[in-house]
Amino acid sequence: MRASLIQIAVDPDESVEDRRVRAASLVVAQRGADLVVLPELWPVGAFAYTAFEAEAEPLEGPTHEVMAKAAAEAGVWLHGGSFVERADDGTLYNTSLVFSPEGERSAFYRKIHRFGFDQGEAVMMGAGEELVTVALPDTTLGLATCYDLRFPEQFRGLVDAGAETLIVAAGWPERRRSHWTLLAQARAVENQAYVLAVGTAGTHADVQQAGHSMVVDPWGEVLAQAGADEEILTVELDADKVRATREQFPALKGRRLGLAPPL
Ligand SMILES: O=C(O)CCC(=O)C(=O)O
Repeated sequence: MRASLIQIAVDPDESVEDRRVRAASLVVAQRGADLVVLPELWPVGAFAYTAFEAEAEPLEGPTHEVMAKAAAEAGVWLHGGSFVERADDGTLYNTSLVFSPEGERSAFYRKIHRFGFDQGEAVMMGAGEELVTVALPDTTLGLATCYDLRFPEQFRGLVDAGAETLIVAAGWPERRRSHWTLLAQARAVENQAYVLAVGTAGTHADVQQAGHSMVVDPWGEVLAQAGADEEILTVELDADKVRATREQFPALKGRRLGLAPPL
């Protein structure tokens, strides 16, 4: 299974509309891949809080339309990254979209852990409440977005729901790049799953992005890693490797749930 991770640059000198067109053409250029993944909030920028309201779209808005078409034109499974969704009740969400090679939406995922503590996304957006997996012919995807990477229980929940390939769409800042690489590897090792972690490049809202998108295999080996600039990583994944790793080193079966709390 061939996967392409598109580490697109988000820079303020490119309009959201132009970036949508460019992202779609980058997806179409991946024809021949099985799965293509874009990062978090690439239309507007993960830290462009002041633009969230103005750029919010309905679930089936312009980003949905452009990504659906690109998936069909490329004939690939597409994780179209995330965008600012305005739900029917007015709440904003950081929402990811997955499309089939026919351009049908297979799933959407609203980011569960909002970043920013008492500002930004954490106060401007609603929190997703549902774990989301997507069954592909060769593997099952488990979806996560950026800050979610810090919460291992979300990934365990995805694994319990059958996930074998964990997608982390991110807009991770450069200043915490060491956490990004460490946690992406940790999530792969502890869950014995592929991790496809795709971030953005460039600088927006004065926040330099880390880039360094990564593909980590179920043994924790980094199969590919991008640099800081816009780049596309293309990697061959072997879906059987997840099954084989879990069989040969069955640590997931050693979990002890429901332990008594300390007295
Ligand atoms: O957890 C981090 O250090 C970065 C998280 C983040 O930037 C986000 O979720 O948008």
